[in-house]
Amino acid sequence: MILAIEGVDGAGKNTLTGRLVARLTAAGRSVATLAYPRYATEPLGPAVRGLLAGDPRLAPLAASPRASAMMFALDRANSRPELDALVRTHDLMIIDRYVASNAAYGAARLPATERESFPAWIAELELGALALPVPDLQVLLRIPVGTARAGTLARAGADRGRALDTFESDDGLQERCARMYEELAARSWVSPWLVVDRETGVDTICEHLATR
Ligand SMILES: Cc1cn([C@H]2C[C@H](O)[C@@H](COP(=O)(O)O)O2)c(=O)[nH]c1=O
Repeated sequence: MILAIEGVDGAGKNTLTGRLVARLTAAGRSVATLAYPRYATEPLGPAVRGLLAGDPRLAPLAASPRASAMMFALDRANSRPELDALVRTHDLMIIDRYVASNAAYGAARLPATERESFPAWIAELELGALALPVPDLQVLLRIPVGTARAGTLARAGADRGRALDTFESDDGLQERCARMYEELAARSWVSPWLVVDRETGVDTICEHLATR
């Protein structure tokens, strides 16, 4: 089973994933994790990092929401052998950001007229043409954008003063992205969604998994 954790930058997806893994492992389930983008994996990880960091050589790519989304999608497509093997050998595969990140952020970067049709384009590209597996459950970690912003700043500070990337530093993008996530969850985009908060997220997810 594939469970994808989604949310705006600084929402706390990494912390939620860690707690979830600890709880489920203690309950005897075999759990694997992956996180996208895979910054450390050639050939696309470093390019995605450069794109987000504002590398001038990648500016024409970064300026296009569709070209940027294609980079994230190809990074995932390249991970297929690893992803498939982990899914095959574990009860549960938890993925920190998956295809819905591309749908939400890409749509949030586009003019309003192109926003509505963008998630369908991502689904066709990633789940259709690139044949990535459909997640069984998508979890939206909902948090006020202001609180998420504090999380992003704290994380950047802890990482020896790393500058915020171009997506993290764009408050308008984060607001639009939060709205896109709400829409995707409300219409069960590509599979069922569960909306959780930081405090009760682990309990809510475990209760949900127990009913499946
Ligand atoms: C995985 C992924 C991330 N993103 C964005 C969300 C984040 O702002 C940024 C980096 O993700 P991260 O902060 O989780 O490392 O990339 C996409 O736009 N599409 C994707 O498919």
